[in-house]
Amino acid sequence: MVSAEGFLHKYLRNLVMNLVGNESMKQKHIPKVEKMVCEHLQSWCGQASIELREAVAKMEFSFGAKILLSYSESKSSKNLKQAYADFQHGLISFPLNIPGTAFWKCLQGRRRAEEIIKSILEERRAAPRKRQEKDFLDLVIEEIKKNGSLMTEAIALDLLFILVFAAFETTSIALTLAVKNVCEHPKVLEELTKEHEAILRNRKNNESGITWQEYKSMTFTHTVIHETVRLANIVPGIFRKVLKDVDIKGYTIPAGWIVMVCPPAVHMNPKQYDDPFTFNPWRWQGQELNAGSRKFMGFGGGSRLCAGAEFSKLQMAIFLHHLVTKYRWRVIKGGDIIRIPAVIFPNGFHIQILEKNIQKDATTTGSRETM
Ligand code: HEM
Repeated sequence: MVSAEGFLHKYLRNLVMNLVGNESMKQKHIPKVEKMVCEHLQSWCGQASIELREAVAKMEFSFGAKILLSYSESKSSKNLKQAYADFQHGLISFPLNIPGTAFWKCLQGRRRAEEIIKSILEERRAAPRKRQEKDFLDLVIEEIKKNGSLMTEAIALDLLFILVFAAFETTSIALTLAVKNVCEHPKVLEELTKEHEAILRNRKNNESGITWQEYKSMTFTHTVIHETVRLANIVPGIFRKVLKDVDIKGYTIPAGWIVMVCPPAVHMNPKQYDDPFTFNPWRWQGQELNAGSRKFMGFGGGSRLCAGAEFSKLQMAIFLHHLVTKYRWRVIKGGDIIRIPAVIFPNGFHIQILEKNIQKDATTTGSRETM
């Protein structure tokens, strides 16, 4: 999809928007995301330490792989997540394809992931499901069967491969960084908690889950997410093909060239942002938070703007809602990030999560605590 052009790109984008567009989020995803978040937070709560980056990646992966392929790691003998981990590790690396290099591992990971997805696709085509709710794979197979459809098995595999990756990797980095930022800025936590407790107070039925209106009303949360994505620069380069010669300040960029746009150059520019290295969600207050603009490119921009931007924000907002209303947490260790240039946490980000009403553990003195 990333390299598709023209009509094919529009067609694939529409398919993806059916899965993660506003209507699907309103109708289908909110309760599912909420269930996933509640179950995971509950299972982490009370453990001595949780490595949040990996835990959130596992959560996002199992959720993404489920809505896309109905793939469940516990029920499958094939380790799709590991194949993606190998792919991700060498994604931006020196292209030296010999055994042992990061690039070689990346290609091997991609090949293994594609083989697993291909076998799932073939199994499903041979034995279509009848009773279960349709997943994205069912829709893709219906498209392949249609007369004159643009969808082929090769395009389907490519699309499914990239979507599984997009669905878990970026959001899990952003979510981990959001929690880290909130940890390090007590005033942000205070404001966030106020916003989410007010949502609970104003709810008519205490048993009901988050509604679309409530999600839309989380204005401060949206600024926290936006500011996290600005500073995170998760995708350090966005590529565009030059379609015709472009003259800029006396230089010509010839048609056919590939240009790399570098979002961090904008996001960290003091001419664009006051004190650009500081995490300050209030800088966005009162502004329309467009997913893509000349000033903000965390989700890219234009006709190729990230198709999952809203979906990923929804997941982060729901996670933060439950985290700040039900739990308190403290940092055990880690949290440093390095860029290779992908964002990684070399020592993880280890935290302990406890229910809010449980007495503070006496051993917490001196640690960074949120409550
Ligand atoms: C914090 C989370 C995310 C970040 C920072 C992010 C970032 C990006 C960026 C920078 C691009 C390139 C845009 C461009 O070329 O202008 C992109 C494209 C894309 N993303 Fe995301 N993404 C995130 C989450 C997701 C999720 C959850 C999904 C899917 C469920 C997704 C699906 C896609 C797709 C399909 C494209 C290709 C769009 C196209 O070519 O039309 N992304 N994303």
